[in-house]
Amino acid sequence: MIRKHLASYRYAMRGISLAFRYERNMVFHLVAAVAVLIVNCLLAVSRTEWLITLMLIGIVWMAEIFNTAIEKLADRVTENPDPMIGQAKDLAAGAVLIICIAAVVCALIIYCPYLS
Ligand SMILES: Nc1ncnc2c1ncn2[C@@H]1O[C@H](COP(=O)(O)OP(=O)(O)OP(=O)(O)O)[C@@H](O)[C@H]1O
Repeated sequence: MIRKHLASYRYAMRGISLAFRYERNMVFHLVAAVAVLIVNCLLAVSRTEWLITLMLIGIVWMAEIFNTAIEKLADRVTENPDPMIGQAKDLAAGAVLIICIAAVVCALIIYCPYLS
């Protein structure tokens, strides 16, 4: 029982490393996340602002990993041009874009008052 539970953590960690291998945007998200952590420290943002930025980092990474999973599944269905596969991939990419835009807007709202 516990061994199975621990194995599922191992599989999940493998999923994260696969995302870094297959999805070049993951490196960008990693750099952005580190930059956010550094800026948070430099500006000494509040506890609530830390919570918001950490949650947004998690949601962006989650969306990107789901996007990569959908791309993998779609490529397994067919790598030939197919309108439904194209739409599925575009939808998944759209989900990532939405949360990235939201994260940038939240970052501006949080950081601008410290800089003005
Ligand atoms: N089999 C297909 N049939 C039709 N359109 C496709 C197909 N595969 C990819 N596309 C189109 O090309 C776009 C890019 O697909 P691709 O699999 O190369 O993702 P990507 O460039 O790696 O995306 P990301 O940057 O999110 O990783 C898709 O969003 C889709 O519009």
